[in-house]
Amino acid sequence: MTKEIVFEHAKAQYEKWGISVDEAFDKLKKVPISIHCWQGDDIGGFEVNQQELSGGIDVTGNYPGKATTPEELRSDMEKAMSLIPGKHRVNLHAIYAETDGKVVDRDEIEPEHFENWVNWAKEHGLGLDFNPTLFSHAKAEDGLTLTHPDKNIRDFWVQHCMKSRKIAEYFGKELGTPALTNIWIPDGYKDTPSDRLTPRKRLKDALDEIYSVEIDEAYNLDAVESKLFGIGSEAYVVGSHEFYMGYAMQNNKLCLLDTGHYHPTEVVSNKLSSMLLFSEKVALHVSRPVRWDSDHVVTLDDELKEIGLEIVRNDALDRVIIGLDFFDASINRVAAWTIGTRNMIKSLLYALLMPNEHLKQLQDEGNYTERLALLEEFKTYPFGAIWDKYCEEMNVPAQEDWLAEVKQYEDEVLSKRNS
Ligand SMILES: C[C@H](O)[C@H](O)[C@@H](O)C(=O)CO
Ligand SMILES: [Mn+2]
Repeated sequence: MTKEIVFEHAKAQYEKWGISVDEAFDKLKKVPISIHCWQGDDIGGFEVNQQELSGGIDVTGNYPGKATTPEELRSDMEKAMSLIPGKHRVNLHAIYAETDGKVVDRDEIEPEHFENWVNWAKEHGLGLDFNPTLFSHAKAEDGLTLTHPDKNIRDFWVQHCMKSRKIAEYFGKELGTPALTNIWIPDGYKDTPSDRLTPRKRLKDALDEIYSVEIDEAYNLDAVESKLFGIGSEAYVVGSHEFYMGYAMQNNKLCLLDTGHYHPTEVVSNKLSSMLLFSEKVALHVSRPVRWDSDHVVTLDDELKEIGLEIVRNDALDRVIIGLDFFDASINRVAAWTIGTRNMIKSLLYALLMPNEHLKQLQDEGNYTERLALLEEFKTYPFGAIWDKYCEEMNVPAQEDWLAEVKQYEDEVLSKRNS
């Protein structure tokens, strides 16, 4: 059977449920995924005084060929994006500033330090997102930043976040698409705190100060990212889910839900419908926690499918800002991006190809037998043939064909690096 016949046969199976494959493709093409640059260099960044990774996160593995310059990182991302269907965005951290060999501390970063990134984004038709980096720095050594008891340290980080929003505004103005500025801080305590309230009051005050400068939402959107625990903050994290959800609701900010930042049995897919009832937009860091916030490469597991389904069922493809957040240094990093991003897109396509209206109706009718039966049977519908066709239409390799290109890039480029 030719590929075309396989596709037509698959298409007919979805069409018998009134599902239009063409419409699904049209919708999917318009969904940008914010691809995180930090998978490419193990969250190292390009600061002149580079510090060891801190903040209770960790990258394990030493697969050769990691990017050590902005040019290498951009070239690696280009390679990955050539294998991922669709037009997407790139998510930067402040540590990816380019300062021409000059020491520029975090409270001094300016849009000009990201000019190369903006020119590159323009060249490739990409949007950019941004994150202040409140870790891997001498002033974050004890794991406290915006909530530090020392006001000088708090002020330093407030200034860093304010500068970061200005950089994001610059991205938005230059690229014609608002940048998401996401604040995540590692602050917390290893052991049972004697005062949970004061650090949270400090965080609230710091955020109020950071956001006291209005920025047009046409250029910048603000998000806050919570966490349950980190390495060294096992007992208490200041920026918990409840804290940021309250703050975001009261101050018209976006809550960013990282799929690795909750209790191991708690899932983000189950939060989306509630969040979307009360907020216009919600942001995601799609990651894969394995027993903890391990940031494994995203696979097409049940939770990823469920996230895709919730976004589609809630008709929220333009209300959920999808970003990725994983970092695996034990495998080829270009492959890591390719696998994780393709899986995110697959989960959306999978969801777009479900008889969602019919399934909702079955639930309302109390027909749980048929609901379960169909949810299960659709798992073995010929989704692969539709995905392959989507890849073909988007001019990227289908199935595992992309792997040969990654291997070639490894032979010709990555293996020649000293990293
Ligand atoms: C690089 C980090 O993963 C990122 O800034 C943050 O989003 C996080 O998830 C920390 O656990
Ligand atoms: Mn995250």
